[in-house]
Amino acid sequence: MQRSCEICHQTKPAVKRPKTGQAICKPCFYNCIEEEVHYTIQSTNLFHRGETIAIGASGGKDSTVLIHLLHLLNQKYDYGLNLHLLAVDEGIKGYRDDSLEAVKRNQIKYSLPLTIVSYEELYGWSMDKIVGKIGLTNNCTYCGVFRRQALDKGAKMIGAEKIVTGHNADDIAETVLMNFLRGDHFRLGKCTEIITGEEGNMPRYKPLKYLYEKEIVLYAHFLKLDYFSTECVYSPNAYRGFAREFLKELEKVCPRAVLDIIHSGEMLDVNTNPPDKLTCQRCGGVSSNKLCKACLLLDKLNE
Ligand SMILES: Nc1ncnc2c1ncn2[C@@H]1O[C@H](COP(=O)(O)OP(=O)(O)OP(=O)(O)O)[C@@H](O)[C@H]1O
Repeated sequence: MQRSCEICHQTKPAVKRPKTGQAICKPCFYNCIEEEVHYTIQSTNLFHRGETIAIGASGGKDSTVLIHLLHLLNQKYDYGLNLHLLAVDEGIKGYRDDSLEAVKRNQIKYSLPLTIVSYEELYGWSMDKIVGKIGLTNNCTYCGVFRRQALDKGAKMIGAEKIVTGHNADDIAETVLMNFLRGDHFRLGKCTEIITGEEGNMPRYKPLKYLYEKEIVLYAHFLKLDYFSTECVYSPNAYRGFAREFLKELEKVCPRAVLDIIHSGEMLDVNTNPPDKLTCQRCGGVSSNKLCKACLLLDKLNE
């Protein structure tokens, strides 16, 4: 490790940045992370003064760092945003109940309003009940589809213009790999965009899309942020797990690999014509068929 921080040349370095390999002190590390996210927000014109932003708050490290950074940058650079925490309670005992406690503590710490919507309330089914009925096959599909719609519904209740999520650079690079391996050209063309879901009525924004997961963990650890770090008790997404392992191996050899994969995805010119957009005849949500995926899955559960 260097004798002095490679940025300020004054204090002893405390960390070797996973993204750049620079040996830097803690204050310079914080500054790099904060300025990088500020740059991403400014250069992509992500927000506008007066907007209400629903922050998808799961209680995990990424969304906790997202809350911390947006709260800090909103004050420091006077973005003029109304920040609102939005948590979805999927109804998973021993997982989401604990992480929601972290969200509630952060609501108090940052003095931000919090809205919690639950699968039980919205659909009459918690994930615990769903797994009780269908077992551990396909349960992640239910959870993903319901969460997407629950976030939309919660954001509408709040009166938010947009939802921001804590997806980081590793998440996006993994998604590029997965879509490529699956030959899913529609998703491949879309998945690196900082704004997705504009074709629906509640777009998703990803201000952390260039932050490395390792740096998010370090930032949260150094600043002693309050988050919950256990994996979901139900089976993880095996396909994503494979892409994740591959990316981690690649990163050991070449730390830039994560960013390089994102940039490759950004440069791809693939057919991204969306399927025709319809309105679900039952719930009014966005759909590419007569009934949206959430309603179809609910029908299966209620059979
Ligand atoms: N139950 C939830 N309630 C609200 N937002 C959620 C929820 N689950 C996920 N999100 C949003 O989607 C993002 C990506 O979720 P994912 O399930 O990939 O978790 P993750 O990468 O472990 O993120 P985190 O560390 O924030 O939990 C989160 O950062 C958060 O913004």
